[in-house]
Amino acid sequence: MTLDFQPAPPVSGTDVTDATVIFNSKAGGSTKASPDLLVEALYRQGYRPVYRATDDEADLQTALQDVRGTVFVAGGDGTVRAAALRLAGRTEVRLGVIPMGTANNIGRTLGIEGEPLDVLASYAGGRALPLDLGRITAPWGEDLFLEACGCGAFADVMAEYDPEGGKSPLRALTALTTTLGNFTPLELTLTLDGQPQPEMACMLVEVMNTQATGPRLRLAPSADPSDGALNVIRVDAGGREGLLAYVAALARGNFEELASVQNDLARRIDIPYVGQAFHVDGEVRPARPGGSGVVRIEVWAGALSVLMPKGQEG
Ligand SMILES: Nc1ncnc2c1ncn2[C@@H]1O[C@H](COP(=O)(O)OP(=O)(O)OP(=O)(O)O)[C@@H](O)[C@H]1O
Repeated sequence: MTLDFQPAPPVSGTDVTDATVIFNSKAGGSTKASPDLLVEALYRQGYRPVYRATDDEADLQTALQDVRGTVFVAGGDGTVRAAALRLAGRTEVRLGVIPMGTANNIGRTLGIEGEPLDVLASYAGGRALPLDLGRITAPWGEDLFLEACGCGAFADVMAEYDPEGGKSPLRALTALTTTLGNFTPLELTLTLDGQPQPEMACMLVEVMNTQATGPRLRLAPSADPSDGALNVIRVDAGGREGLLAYVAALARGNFEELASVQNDLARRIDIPYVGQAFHVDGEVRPARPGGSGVVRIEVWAGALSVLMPKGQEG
């Protein structure tokens, strides 16, 4: 057999040619490729690919149980997250993201963009990088997140916003900015890496691993999901700016630079819990009036190995 490409070198101890393909036919961009096309392209790169069909998220548990080598996940952020959470801590397995969704926050943050077959081709000769996750211990239980977790205006929008009604970034932006205009701030004293911060009336607290979350809301353009830290984005109600300023900054990609926005890097974040709603990636942990306690968020540095396109591993 003639190889068009050399497969990306493996994490030590894995078989370079093992590959598993997960394909979410429900993802927004699923017509751009098919499992057969991806399998064929991987075979031509020298892999021994296996396609594992999944009808929903729950099927991933079995599909990923005994995987080795590289798992190529074709889908939107929900699909990548579902696979990533099941591969957490299994750093001998590489995750190869093939963005095929509407927002593709994870792919965009990693610089993995383009048509599925072009993305696959870009991985030839690429290497794996560590990818962090966020870990939550909260009064509602334990959670992991890949993109972001937070409370305030965006979590409240998520609680109200019906994603199945359409994932239009414009619709989400309108919902968020409208909520920012009317939201009653949360008076919160955060503790970052053990250091209590001055109390702030917060419109929004977002602990970000990726640069964007939800329908492509780029709240932390400087976030690096491989840096072993999380970006804590807070919008101070005291310096609340006009709605247009927030919309323009999100569009321009400089949200962190607004005067009312504070961005801190931390590895452990304690947020007082007063029963407010939180979101964990695209899931909502609804408000529990009367609730109390602390929501602790910690970075799980290098929880995953993610395959990067050649030349982008730095
Ligand atoms: N492996 C899978 N196979 C089938 N369905 C899946 C799989 N993983 C996740 N799903 C479900 O498919 C739905 C849509 O997935 P996803 O969010 O990836 O696509 P999208 O909505 O197009 O993307 P984005 O989140 O980027 O806008 C989600 O409800 C998710 O639970």
